[in-house]
Amino acid sequence: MTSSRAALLIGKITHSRKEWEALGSLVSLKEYGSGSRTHFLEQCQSGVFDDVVGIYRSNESTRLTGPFDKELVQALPNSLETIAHNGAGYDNIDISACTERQIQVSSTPIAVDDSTADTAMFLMLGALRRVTIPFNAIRKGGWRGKGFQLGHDPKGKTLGVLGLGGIGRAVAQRAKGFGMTIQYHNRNRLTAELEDGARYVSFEELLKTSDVLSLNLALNANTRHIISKPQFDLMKDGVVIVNTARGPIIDEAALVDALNSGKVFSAGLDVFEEEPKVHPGLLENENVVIVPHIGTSTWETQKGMELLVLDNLKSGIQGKGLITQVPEQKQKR
Ligand SMILES: NC(=O)c1ccc[n+]([C@@H]2O[C@H](COP(=O)([O-])OP(=O)(O)OC[C@H]3O[C@@H](n4cnc5c(N)ncnc54)[C@H](O)[C@@H]3O)[C@@H](O)[C@H]2O)c1
Repeated sequence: MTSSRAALLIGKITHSRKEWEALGSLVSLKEYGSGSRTHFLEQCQSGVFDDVVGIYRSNESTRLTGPFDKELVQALPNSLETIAHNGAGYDNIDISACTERQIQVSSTPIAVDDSTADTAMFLMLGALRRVTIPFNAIRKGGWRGKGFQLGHDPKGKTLGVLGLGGIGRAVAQRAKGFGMTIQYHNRNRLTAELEDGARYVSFEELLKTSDVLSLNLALNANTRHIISKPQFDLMKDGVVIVNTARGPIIDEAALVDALNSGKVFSAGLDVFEEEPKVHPGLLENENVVIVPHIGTSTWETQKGMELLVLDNLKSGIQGKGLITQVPEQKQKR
């Protein structure tokens, strides 16, 4: 069936092609599977997307078109009403520019909570055990390795969560199972139900009193380098840092210094300031446990994210609003 309204997929859908094709009963389907930013902007100008009311912005999109910054958002067709983005973080989309143009944007929170929290626990346990030396040594025939040391138990330690949102709460829930006490800081205190026993403390107290600090807040202009030298200086000696949020939340150079000085016992990192580049000071330091941004890399979670994007897109196309619209736009309502 053809329609004068269309949905545009930028990049790929891997696990939910059938569900994408089913959208064809509502609108015609277009795909932008390869190209470049310049080519995409030319396509926008040429008018081939002039019937597009909804965009499915896949994980691949940034590689193809670059960020959805002001320039790109302004070039999008006038018909566009909805951008359904596949990812919990949406720092690669200029939300204000979208709001100005009355384009509603959704992301994929909730669907990512479990697998990202599992990754945080994996990194936290690995960092507490300083697992990198024995992990690398056994494969090289070196058994536990030169420099192997005892680690620490999570039990009895205080976990500080900066940003007790969906993922932060899933980390807290898991950490309680390991015998940790939970405290957190958000801009505003949560309800008792959402706190679920976690203690609300100021940012400064969180830094001063946590044994392990888990970063679980979104990246924006206010949170870039929210953890830098002055914040490391306030922390307990021997603190463990876990970052599964976004690399630029930590000033990486300051983290390298804090690791080298022994202020930080170890760090577990899934995200980096300039991915896919990793600061050499982190690569060289065996007290760092690193994985290459694999927080949501499971079959179950990838499928769940794709389905949530499609549900948002469908709901937007049908004029029913978005299921998981980004909070900045909800507050404007
Ligand atoms: N490693 C990965 O693969 C991966 C996967 C999913 C999400 N993420 C990242 O994790 C982040 C958190 O995801 P989420 O779904 O839990 O988001 P969320 O919106 O549910 O939670 C973020 C929390 O941070 C709090 N917050 C924001 N600014 C703050 C500040 N300045 N100080 C203190 N608290 C602040 C918010 O109030 C909120 O409670 C995402 O923005 C994304 O960048 C990474």
